[in-house]
Amino acid sequence: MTDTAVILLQMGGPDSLEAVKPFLLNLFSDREIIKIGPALLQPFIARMIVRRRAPVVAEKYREIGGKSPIKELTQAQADTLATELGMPCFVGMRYWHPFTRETLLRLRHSGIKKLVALSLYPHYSRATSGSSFNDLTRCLADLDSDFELIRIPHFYDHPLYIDALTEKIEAGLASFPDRDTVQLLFSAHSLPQSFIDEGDPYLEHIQTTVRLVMERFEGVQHQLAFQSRAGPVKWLEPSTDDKLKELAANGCKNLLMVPLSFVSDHIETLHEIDIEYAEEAHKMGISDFRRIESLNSSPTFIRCLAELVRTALQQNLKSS
Ligand SMILES: C=CC1=C(C)c2cc3[nH]c(cc4nc(cc5[nH]c(cc1n2)c(C)c5CCC(=O)O)C(CCC(=O)O)=C4C)c(C)c3C=C
Ligand SMILES: [Fe+2]
Ligand SMILES: [Fe+2]
Repeated sequence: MTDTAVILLQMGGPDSLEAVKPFLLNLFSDREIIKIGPALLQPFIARMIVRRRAPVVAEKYREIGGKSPIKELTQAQADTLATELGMPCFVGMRYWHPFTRETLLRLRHSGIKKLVALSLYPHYSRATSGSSFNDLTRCLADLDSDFELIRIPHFYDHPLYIDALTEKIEAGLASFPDRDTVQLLFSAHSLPQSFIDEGDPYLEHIQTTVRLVMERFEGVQHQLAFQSRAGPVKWLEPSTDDKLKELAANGCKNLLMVPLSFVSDHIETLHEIDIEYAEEAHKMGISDFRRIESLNSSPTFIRCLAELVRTALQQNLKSS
């Protein structure tokens, strides 16, 4: 029995329509992802925001099957990775079950001594990976756990991650009748500009991924834009909405969307891109609008995760 295990950190998503409200409340109560007013007032303001937002968001989850698929897809990634590594792999979510705390409780008397925490956000941000790692550290302290912790905070430039994206883009391009006419639109999750101004590396990580991928697609036209704003501050620009308008105005007919920042399907691929942007794009004259498949349990992507874990463990051995 190995004394080492992996915990995959992810955002989590509602696993039923009833879960939408408490999931959103957990998210809007986290001052690492969003600061609303003074700390003492945040729980009240969060409740007000969620009361308004929940019905709209619940309708979107209803249209994609009544829940987020993120729990099942992340569990499948963990199971496939466990087989690849020959080591137990667990899932720890930030805003919905299985919460990181619940997973750590399960591991308490398991004989596991070393825990590799791998954030499934490829690009580091304080709002996402930062919040997940801080949550993990707090839970370990609360539960008085003494695991040796090894962190893997990002993998935006890992050659196998770039390979995995390249494979999906190749397949996407090959699905068009004439691939030479296709434009790529990389769509990353947006982030308030203030994070970047305060030194968050997220934007630089995203730009590096795009550059490394495009080294494999010389001559293919591409753009980068940012989707899924969630509040009235200044977010990263250009927005995916605006970029679609600009592309349509310039005569683009065939478009392949390449969502970044997520490694599995969830509301922002299945609803925002596949339903909302697809409808807008068609109305604007982009007649062939497609999206690459999400990485989910792509064999190359799982090999990437396995390599990240092996390398982190080797480095840990060397430094101890
Ligand atoms: C409130 C501010 C938000 C910031 C900042 C933010 C950044 C951010 N989020 C992801 C990845 C995901 N976000 C998801 C859902 C989601 N995100 C926010 C808010 C912020 N995200 C909300 C309110 C929601 C819920 C849906 C909605 O109300 O629109 C998810 C999906 C979960 C699921 O359905 O499975 C992911 C994944 C990244 C990568 C990121 C910044 C780098
Ligand atoms: Fe988000
Ligand atoms: Fe979002």
